Amino acid sequence: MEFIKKIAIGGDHAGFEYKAELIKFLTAEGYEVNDFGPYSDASCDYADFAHPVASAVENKEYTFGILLCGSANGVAITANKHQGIRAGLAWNVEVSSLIRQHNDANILCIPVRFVSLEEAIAITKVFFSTEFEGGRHKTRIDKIPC
Ligand SMILES: O=C(CO)[C@H](O)[C@H](O)[C@H](O)COP(=O)(O)O
Repeated sequence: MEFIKKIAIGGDHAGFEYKAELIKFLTAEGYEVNDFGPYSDASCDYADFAHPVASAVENKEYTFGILLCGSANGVAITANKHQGIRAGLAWNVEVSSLIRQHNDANILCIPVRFVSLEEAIAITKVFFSTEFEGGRHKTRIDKIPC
């Protein structure tokens, strides 16, 4: 059986609807997905959800994370405070592929107010089907921690 990636997903109120759709899509694809919230579209603070997702990936309970907010900047800034987290912001499939190939991103951040649901699904699909290239990019990501 193919290795099933465990995915932690979260965001804020802006990402609530897309989160539900991405969970449906990923579950149907055979991934194990855990919803870290929020659990309604009531206004909330992205850091309350991005930190737990980042911690879960950082401590290797989950292979990858997905974070969704309006511009994806709040969740990306928060997640990248964690050692061992490389949260990449992707607004199209090309960038989604590059954050895996070049940056070995382990958290995908999608700006839901700037992409359609179809685009968000395509971005997610590409992220999980693209491998890190290593080589010169490994040298570079090794220099990131401070
Ligand atoms: O964190 C963000 C930007 O850095 C996200 O886009 C949020 O979803 C956005 O700020 C939420 O804005 P709202 O006016 O409170 O809905």
